[in-house]
Amino acid sequence: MESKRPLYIADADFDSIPETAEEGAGREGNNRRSGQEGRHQTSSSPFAALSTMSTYDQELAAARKAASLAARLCQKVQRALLQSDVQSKSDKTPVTVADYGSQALVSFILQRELPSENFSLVAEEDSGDLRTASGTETLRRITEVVNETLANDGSYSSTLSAEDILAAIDSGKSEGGPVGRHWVLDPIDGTKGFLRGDQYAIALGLLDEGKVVLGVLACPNLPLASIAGKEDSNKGVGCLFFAKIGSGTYMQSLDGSSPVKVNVSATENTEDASFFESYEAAHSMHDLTSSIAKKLGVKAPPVRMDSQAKYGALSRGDGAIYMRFPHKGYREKIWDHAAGCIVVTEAGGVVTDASGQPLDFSKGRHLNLDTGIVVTNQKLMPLLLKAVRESLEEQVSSL
Ligand SMILES: Nc1ncnc2c1ncn2[C@@H]1O[C@H](COP(=O)(O)OS(=O)(=O)O)[C@@H](OP(=O)(O)O)[C@H]1O
Ligand SMILES: [Mg+2]
Ligand SMILES: [Mg+2]
Ligand SMILES: [Mg+2]
Repeated sequence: MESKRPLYIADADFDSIPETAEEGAGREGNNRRSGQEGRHQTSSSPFAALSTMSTYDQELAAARKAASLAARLCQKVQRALLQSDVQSKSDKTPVTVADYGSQALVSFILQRELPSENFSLVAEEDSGDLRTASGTETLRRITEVVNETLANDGSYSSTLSAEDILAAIDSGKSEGGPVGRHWVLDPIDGTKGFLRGDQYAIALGLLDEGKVVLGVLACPNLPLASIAGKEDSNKGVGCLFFAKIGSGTYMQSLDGSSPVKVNVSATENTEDASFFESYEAAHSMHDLTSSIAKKLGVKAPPVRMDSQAKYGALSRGDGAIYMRFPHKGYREKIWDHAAGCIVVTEAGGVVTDASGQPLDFSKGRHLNLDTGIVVTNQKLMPLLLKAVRESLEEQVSSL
């Protein structure tokens, strides 16, 4: 039988979250932060209304643990990134030892913490390239860094073999869909940002009957203070956002501070509303978003940031709008939005496609959506959608 110690991150902060996913009952919080900082409210218990374990609490505890440990693995690889750790996939996008290692680790932890005959994981990476002769050294590095991360944490006594790593990665091949529960994982979202030393996220969500019911975003390079520059900027970096349906969104530091409740910006004035978009121009049409922002009277320049760290930053009000308009033919993947979507909606925001429809995560590994994705607060959404419609019409008529 495995020896386990309690979930290591902020496990003392919740009355309703189990110390391990299996143990169930919580314990009295004894490590609470007092006072308020900026617009984030501290909370004695994020889910205080619930005195006993409620739906998805075990899953959320396991997800927080998995994403936090995966973040440690990524930080370790990023500090010592070797050229040989970076490969190119068949679609020419980059993948690193950390993408594979993070996926193996999250898959392993979820299966250990939540034993189930029906484990289903929809995740970005697969082991195809690692099973070829040229993948042998990469697989050795992945196995090494996963085992080092597990050993340093100390929760599990297992050592994983290369075969175990391949199997853990390949358990992410599920097609998802509208029935049952499916974990959705982007082991590193924003791999290009990761390689540049900029923003990236470990993004883990859970679908139940086609709906996102919880999400965790680990953002190792995101400052704890608002990037809008209104707060003390000496708080350090490394944020963990988490949200459970109906329970709000919380943020804590990756090294385990007490969670604070976060909310999206309440601004009703488009002139004050700064907006986020992809760092990579290839991922979103910057000229189109610039035309939309102009119609809205947005004064600030766009904040270009990699990955779902944008959803995290938006959930705590660092900016008010996120726009994403991929170039023609690109199909969005569910792991690029599932966790971010619930983190923003539970913080009071709205996420829709360009025609105002909610995102539908029940259609398999892809999202079938109209043109693009927009995110903002409830007040600004009608104005944003009107500006989007007008700019898209102008784009068509100029062709
Ligand atoms: N052509 C194209 N168009 C739109 N989106 C694409 C495209 N190619 C890739 N991707 C996906 O973008 C994910 C990275 O997120 P962002 O675009 O938000 O950040 S960034 O611009 O890469 O910095 C990135 O996620 P990761 O592969 O996990 O890094 C991709 O899934
Ligand atoms: Mg991604
Ligand atoms: Mg990825
Ligand atoms: Mg990728």
